[in-house]
Amino acid sequence: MKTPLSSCEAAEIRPPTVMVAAVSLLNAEGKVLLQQRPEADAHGGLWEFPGGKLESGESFEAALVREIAEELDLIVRPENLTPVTFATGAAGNAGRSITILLFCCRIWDGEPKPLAAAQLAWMEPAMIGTLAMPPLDYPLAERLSQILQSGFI
Ligand SMILES: Nc1nc2c([nH]c(=O)n2[C@@H]2O[C@H](COP(=O)(O)OP(=O)(O)OP(=O)(O)O)[C@@H](O)[C@H]2O)c(=O)[nH]1
Repeated sequence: MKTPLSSCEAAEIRPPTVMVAAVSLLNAEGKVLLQQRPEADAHGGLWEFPGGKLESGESFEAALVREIAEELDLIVRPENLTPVTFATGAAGNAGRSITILLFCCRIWDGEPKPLAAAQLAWMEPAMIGTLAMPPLDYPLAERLSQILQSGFI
């Protein structure tokens, strides 16, 4: 009879997936806010959708509300977050995978400030893919642009 794996052994065989919530903040001109990661960080100098990793037990929406306050000094509400798409891939070289869920948000309180970023930029959706970005942000940006063009969200 097989001995059941302890949670520790199972974790060694299958490393946890990094779960990330990201948002495309859309302004009245239809432009999307991107932020550039500081040079010293992982993926330094690359542009990304604002957001970050989920903390233990946190929902994607709760993580975004927290991350957007921390990174941009903006208040977003969960009811104003619309799911758009997701992307999955490898995270770093530790054998972990990463899943990023992208939401869209048109309503928030405050003016965005680059509290955690080197700089911020409002971009036409179709131009986001011309920026230097981490790998998963490219499919997110492409799908976002398609969905916005379709008028579906
Ligand atoms: N946006 C994005 N992030 C990625 C990709 N691949 C990948 O490993 N990541 C990693 O996913 C994490 C995103 O969460 P985050 O922005 O909160 O990470 P962080 O290191 O700034 O926050 P932390 O200080 O809380 O660790 C980063 O460590 C980033 O390097 C990708 O393709 N796109």
